[in-house]
Amino acid sequence: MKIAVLGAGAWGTALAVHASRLPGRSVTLWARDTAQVAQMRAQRSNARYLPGTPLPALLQLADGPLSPLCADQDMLVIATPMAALRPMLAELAPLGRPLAWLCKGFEAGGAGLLGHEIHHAVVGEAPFGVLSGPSFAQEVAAGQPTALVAASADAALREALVQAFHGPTLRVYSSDDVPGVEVGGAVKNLLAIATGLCDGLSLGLNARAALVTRGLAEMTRLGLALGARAETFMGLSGLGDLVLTATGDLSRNRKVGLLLASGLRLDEAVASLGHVAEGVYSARTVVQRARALRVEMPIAESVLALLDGQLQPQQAVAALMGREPAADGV
Ligand SMILES: NC(=O)c1ccc[n+]([C@@H]2O[C@H](COP(=O)([O-])OP(=O)(O)OC[C@H]3O[C@@H](n4cnc5c(N)ncnc54)[C@H](O)[C@@H]3O)[C@@H](O)[C@H]2O)c1
Ligand SMILES: O=P(O)(O)OC[C@H](O)CO
Repeated sequence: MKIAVLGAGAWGTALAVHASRLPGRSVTLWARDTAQVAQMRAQRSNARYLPGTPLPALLQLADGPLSPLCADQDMLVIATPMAALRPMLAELAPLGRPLAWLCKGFEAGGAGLLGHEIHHAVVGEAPFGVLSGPSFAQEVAAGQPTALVAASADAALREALVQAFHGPTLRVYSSDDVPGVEVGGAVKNLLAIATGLCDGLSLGLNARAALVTRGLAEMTRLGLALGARAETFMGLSGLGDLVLTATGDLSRNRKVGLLLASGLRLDEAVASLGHVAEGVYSARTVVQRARALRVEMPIAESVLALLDGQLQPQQAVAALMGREPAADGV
């Protein structure tokens, strides 16, 4: 099976490394930055985005135009941040190859679309897949046990995505609830900023558990309004990824919250990461779409006010704790 992973950040590199260790897969990792590919070729490592992981000898590296590389692949995986999904789809869809992406977020600006909505707008009705679930790149690269979800409305695409990446250290489950999988992957990023803030302010484990639980309720409400099924939010791409990202110190989104709590400005926090934290770019969209759908998302509202500088860290917490009692009890 020929697989091209298009984007050589932390996650694209880790998945490509993982797949290239599996029998029967021929894997190419593509980066747009020629200098980065030269460095990876020379040192057989991705020094900028995934230092410390040797690139297996069988993993092929590529840069340059996408069409010649992608025309005969059995699976194309877009591994860029959300911001690049639209142009990547526009370039790749005409090739007619099986296509999936792994970015988690809402598109910043415009209508604030999820990946499947961007695909519908740019490509139309062709099949596509989404890979999501609780997965820190470093752990996958190290061969530590991980479970993902391959989501697609198309059974053949789903199965191809499972076949591409399923192996002894990485289980790939499948789902046909694309909106549910995408909402979970996008909203957990904001919630991880909130729990990072909570932990950075030393508010305690009770407060963090409350944020995770109430956050899951917010995520589910938004998902249902966007056509998802409730049970998806209790699975890997919902609760699973929320627990990982909200509590795991490898999370970049959680780090943003921790850094804001320590007194850094947002631009300083983002600059110090060196990687994308999608929650920063999705927060406004989540809130706007929730308001338009009349979905109550107080944690997301507080995260946005914090990121916008309208609330200081302590005020963001006070805004949440000072709300009226809620009757739903979940
Ligand atoms: N890192 C993880 O553990 C992890 C796990 C699961 C999902 N994700 C998601 O995967 C996506 C990518 O995350 P990452 O960790 O690899 O990010 P990263 O910050 O480590 O790297 C981003 C990469 O995308 C490249 N890029 C940016 N714009 C591009 C464009 N227009 N065309 C081509 N390449 C472009 C950058 O050069 C860089 O190589 C995000 O949406 C993230 O939420 C990350
Ligand atoms: O580091 P984060 O916060 O972008 O999270 C990475 C993955 O999405 C965790 O599943």
